[in-house]
Amino acid sequence: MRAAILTLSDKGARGERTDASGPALEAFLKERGVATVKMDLIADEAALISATLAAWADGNVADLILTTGGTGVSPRDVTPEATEAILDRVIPGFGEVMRARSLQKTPHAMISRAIAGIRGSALIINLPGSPKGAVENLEAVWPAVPHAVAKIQGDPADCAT
Ligand SMILES: Nc1nc2c(c(=O)[nH]1)N[C@H]1C(S)=C(S)[C@@H](COP(=O)(O)OP(=O)(O)OC[C@H]3O[C@@H](n4cnc5c(N)ncnc54)[C@H](O)[C@@H]3O)O[C@H]1N2
Ligand SMILES: O=P(O)(O)OP(=O)(O)O
Repeated sequence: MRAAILTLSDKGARGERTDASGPALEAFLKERGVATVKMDLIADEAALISATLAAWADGNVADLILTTGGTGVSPRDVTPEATEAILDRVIPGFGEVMRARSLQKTPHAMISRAIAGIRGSALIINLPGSPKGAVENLEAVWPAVPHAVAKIQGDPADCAT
């Protein structure tokens, strides 16, 4: 599995904050044997986010595309809308599990509007902006990620065991 990470942060794009979330996710993936083949940081601009995600998915840059940041309710938080605009299919269960599991860590988990879904052969997952929140949310859905990627890419094997 190849992964790509897109950090959404106005402060990061202005050079006012060092991105800790992208590297934290890269480390999480590396520990699980997944190579991060592309990383970028852009501002919370919906059109730019949609265009970047679509280009990465359509260019077969990665099998798994993670975003971090901009999932909340601040005026500039537009990641879920920008993601949904370019998805072929939404996978509601990922958001449901991320919020359910994260509520055991913080009541603020319910503020994240993160979604996940499929474009072409790529699985795209939104994660919150803080390094801790991003890793906790990815950890919550990780047990289903390799199987989801295999199925998205046409694995015909029976799921039942
Ligand atoms: N399992 C968890 N789930 C959630 C957490 C959590 O700690 N654990 N936090 C919750 C909170 S609080 C919010 S609000 C929501 C939505 O978060 P956003 O996606 O909107 O996150 P941002 O506003 O973009 O960032 C929040 C905060 O994190 C720091 N930050 C952001 N980006 C970076 C970065 N690239 N590098 C370092 N630090 C970053 C910064 O202090 C921001 O103010 O999610 C809940 N879910
Ligand atoms: O600058 P950002 O986009 O990282 O947002 P926040 O102000 O929520 O940290």
